[in-house]
Order: sequence, then C-alpha cells, then structure tokens
Amino acid sequence: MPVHESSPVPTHREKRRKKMERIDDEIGTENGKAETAIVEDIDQDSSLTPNGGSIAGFESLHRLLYASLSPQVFQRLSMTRNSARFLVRVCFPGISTEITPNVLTVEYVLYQEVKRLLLGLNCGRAVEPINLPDPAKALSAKHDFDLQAFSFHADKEVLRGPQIVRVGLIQNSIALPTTAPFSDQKRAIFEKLRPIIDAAGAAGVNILCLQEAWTMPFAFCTREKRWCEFAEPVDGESTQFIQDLARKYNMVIISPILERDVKHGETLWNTAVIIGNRGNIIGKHRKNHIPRVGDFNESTYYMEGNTGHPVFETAYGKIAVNICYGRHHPLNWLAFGLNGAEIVFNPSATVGELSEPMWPIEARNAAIANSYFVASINRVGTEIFPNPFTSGDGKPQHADFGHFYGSSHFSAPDASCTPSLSRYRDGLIISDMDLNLCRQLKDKWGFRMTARYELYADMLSRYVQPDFEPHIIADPLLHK
Ligand SMILES: NC(=O)NCCC(=O)O
Repeated sequence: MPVHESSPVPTHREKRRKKMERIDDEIGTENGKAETAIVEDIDQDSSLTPNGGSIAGFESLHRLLYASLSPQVFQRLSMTRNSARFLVRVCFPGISTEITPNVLTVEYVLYQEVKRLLLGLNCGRAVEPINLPDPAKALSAKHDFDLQAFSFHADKEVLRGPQIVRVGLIQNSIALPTTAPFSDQKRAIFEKLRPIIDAAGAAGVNILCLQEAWTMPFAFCTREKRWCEFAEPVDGESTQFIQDLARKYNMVIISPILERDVKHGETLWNTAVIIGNRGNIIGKHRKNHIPRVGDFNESTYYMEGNTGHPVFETAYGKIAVNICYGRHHPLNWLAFGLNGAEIVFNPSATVGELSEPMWPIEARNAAIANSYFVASINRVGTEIFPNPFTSGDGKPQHADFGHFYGSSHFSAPDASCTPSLSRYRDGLIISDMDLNLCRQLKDKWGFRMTARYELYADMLSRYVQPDFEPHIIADPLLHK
C-alpha cells in the first residue's frame, strides 16, 4: 500500500515543455518565452496531469477557468487564423475551432468578467502576473514545482514613495512514507525544500513563509505520541537549516514547527519561528486556537499559544502569523491588525472535505476587514499513517486525513487576490506588494476608524463574566 501521494509522473514536466516548444515553433511568438509562460499557465491537457487532487484534470480552479473560457493568448499574439487553429487544437481541444474575431472577443470578455468577480481588481486592473528570473524558472522545471508570480500595486502618493516587498510562500507534500525512520523523513523534507527556497532566493524574495509543521507529516490525526519526537526547540535543527538560507539570501523566513519548550517541562507548542534576513531569530508566535474538528486531534499534542498577537518589525515590513485554524477566528485576525501588521501569514494544513469552500473566503475577508495583506499556505498530498485511527465523527477507521489541497495564494486589502497554486503539486507563489495599499484602504473605507471598538470592548468584557446574560428582547406576543 502506498503511504504517501507523490508528485506527478516523472515525464509530466518534460512532455509539457516539449508541447510548449512545439507551440513556440509553430506560431512564432513575438515575445517568445514570455508568451510561452502564458500558454503554460493555461495548460489543461488532462492526459499530462495526474488525477490525484486535480479538479477534473486541472491543477487549480483558475487554470480550469482560464483554459475553458479564455482565448486571451490568441489576442495577445495577434496570430494568423491557422496558428490560432493549431493553438486551439493543442490547448483547448474542447472548444469550437471556428476562429472568428467575434468568437474571440466574446470569450475574452466572458473570461475577464469571471476573473474580475472571482479575483477582484487591484487599482482598477486585474492582478498582474510577473516574469521571474531564469534561474528560478529552471529550478521549478528541474524539481517539478509549480511557480507563479504576481504583483499588487498601490496608487502613487505624493509624500511617500512606494514600499514594495517581494513575498514568497512554499507548499509541499512530505518526501518519504510516514513509515520511514523519523530522521530520514525530516532530512528528506529539508532536501526537498532546499531547491524551492533556492528558487525564492534566485527570484529575490524578501520574506518567505513555509507551511504549518513543515518538518513532519501532519500526524496529529493519529493521537499516537511517538510523533512528538519531531518536536524541536526554537533554536533546533530546522531553525539552523533555515537560518543558513536566510543569511544566504538576505531573506526573512517564517518557519512553522512543532516546538518543544525544554525550559517549561518539555511542553509542546505549534510555533512559527521568525528568522531575520541576517539569520537571527527575531521571535516566535504560538498558535492561538487549536482545532477540535474532524480528524484534527491536535489538542492531544500541544497547548493553546501564550504569545498573544505579536507583530514582528522586519527589514521588509511588519508581519504576523495566524497559524491555520486561527483563520476561523475574526478576533484573532483583528488583534494582529490592531498591533499594526501589514502582512499576516496563515501557514496551514487542511483538507478538501473539511474546509475547501471556506479557504478563499476567510483569507480574503480578513485582508479586507483589517486593511492588510494575507498570505495563505496549505500543504499538498495525502499522508497515510501506519495505524488506522478513528475520531469523534462516527466515520469508520481510516489511515489518512484526506487530501491536503494546496491552493496557496495572496489576498490584498482592496479585495483583490491572486490565483492559487496547484491543488496537488509542490509550489512557490511569489507576489510583489506595495505596502502603501494598507493605509490607502484605511483612508478609503475607514474600517478601522469606524469600528466602534468601545462597543465591543464593553460587550466582550460582559460576555466573559460567569453571570453574563444575553441581551434578548423577546416579542411579548411570542408565547401568547
Ligand atoms: N491545522 C489545523 O489547524 N487544521 C484545522 C482544520 C482547518 O482549520 O481547516
């Protein structure tokens, strides 16, 4: 029985590249590789993609929509009718091959409208994809991880220059079966991440965040205590590994781990270690809210965090970390905002059956309500454990959580967001963001200014009292 779901079949990337080269040869693009990147982005040939975790053969919802609705690439290339026919045959085998200017225009508008509603507009325009340096692209091709990059703009200001920061998020599956020796499993994840972090470095990323408990399988479904062996002190092995890379690339790195607090009786925490761009440990944040839902039996392992809602002032901006399940708590998001966060990272581990419809909504809502950027990361793949387990939900015993659906992405305070990374492949998503957008949105919508916190401070201070009475005014005719 397989114990973990691996990445796509080895020939996948190679076949796809060949296909793109063929398109380049046939249509003779003006911009060559840049246009290839666009075509690659819409690649939807299900024969080249694995089924596990895909959406009907597509890597993500956005790619499904793009491939199904958009002939945008034809317009950009202003190609001959024959070239367009060829592209249709290769990239969009399902759609009409009657290429007329009208058909193209209608479908283009349709796609743009769907995209506007799904992803919003940033400063009145669609969020722009950006081109990355070749070494980053080469690492993505060699190690077969999804690589996407975008840019959020802000309006030009008279008295302040732009504050542009380049942010990266990494999602990944585990590297070895959960039955392998623990030290091998951890080492293999380190080695899997190294080229992805190198790609972030090559792309000039300033702040990088890894996924929740990235050093280990997400074994907290099992309730077995042996997985506690993956826990490390804040200055342990994984931090040292990351510190070297932070120094090498002058990059702030957020490293979420299972923490062993040796000085406090070996207490375990779910902790994000914040490593500065000089390789120093700036601080840590411990997960505030622990799930008790489905197979997420995490309360068996670690305690609710005791670090509050710190914001870390780094060389590149004020950042905070809201770990996974904390994203369901609006007050948790709020507290990071009240402390002045400009970017809040949400490293997660969650599965399709449980939370996928919530995933894009909660992050985007938090970004809007708190006038900051949100960076959402989820692991990928299905992790199968040696011993079956049950949880309190009446399901028969099983040996896995279900599929971790990746789909890492960024949300901006103006309600725009990027497309998501693959639903089943490792990936690095990068975005430039002008942090001026945070204040511009506060000025525009005034959410912070109009929030009437005193009303809620009073309400909450009464609510937490044991003798709290809900304020309910009953219809006097209700019981007559
Ligand atoms: N890791 C974690 O807190 N998962 C809980 C499930 C969810 O919040 O979607």
